[in-house]
Amino acid sequence: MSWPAGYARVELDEVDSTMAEAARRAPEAAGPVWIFAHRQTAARGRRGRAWVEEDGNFAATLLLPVAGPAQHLALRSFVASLALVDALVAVTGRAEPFSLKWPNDVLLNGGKVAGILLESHGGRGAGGAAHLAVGIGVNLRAAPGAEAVEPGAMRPVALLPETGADVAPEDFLEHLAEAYARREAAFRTFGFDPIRQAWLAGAARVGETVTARTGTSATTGTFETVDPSGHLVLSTPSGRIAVAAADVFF
Ligand SMILES: O=C(O)CCCC[C@@H]1SC[C@@H]2NC(=O)N[C@@H]21
Repeated sequence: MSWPAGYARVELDEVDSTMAEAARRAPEAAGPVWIFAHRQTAARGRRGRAWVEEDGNFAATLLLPVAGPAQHLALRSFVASLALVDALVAVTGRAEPFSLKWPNDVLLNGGKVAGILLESHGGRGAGGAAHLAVGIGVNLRAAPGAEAVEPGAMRPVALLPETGADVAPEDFLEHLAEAYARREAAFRTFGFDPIRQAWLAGAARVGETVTARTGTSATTGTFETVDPSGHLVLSTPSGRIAVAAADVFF
């Protein structure tokens, strides 16, 4: 494996959360940096949930300086999902057990093996460059128990028991960093559409009935596509609806 040019790397034995570490480092970060930790004591997931990290699992945050329109920030979740699958395919030698769930979960044999959390830091105007923090957790060795997730959420699974692939987190980082750099370069050169097409090609449940839930509402419909803004498009009895942010239930 080779480490991607232009990306720095920080390795920590223990940290509260690599997202918190990214926030602390953002004001000083000049270029992209991977913040990798062997252990997190306060890992967080999407929508204010905790992220349960078993020993031997993977946790890192990529702190990425970003320019360009604010709407492009959220599209990095598709870039990161594709890079994650690339890395998982590289370490297992198998593509068929992996699929993608909007907006940015990676599934293995239909269970959730990895999650991504995006946070942004810094101003976007005259003075300040913005940073995006792309946090990635992968159940490499062990999955948390079903009680760690809310009712109806995907069952957590782990790479080792599901595939037999025994991958050290620091080795996984090398595959992921290389894959991310490649996907990020493609995004910057060719824009979102090829990323969107690749994501849709790997997506689970396209054409099937799904429910998108926010804190206050639930919309059930046929999962048609992801639009050029990265929104989930559902066809419902009252028409086509584009959902910007939600949790999806199958
Ligand atoms: O809820 C999700 O699916 C997203 C989980 C993201 C977990 C990762 S682990 C590395 C980084 N540090 C954190 O505290 N969270 C993210």
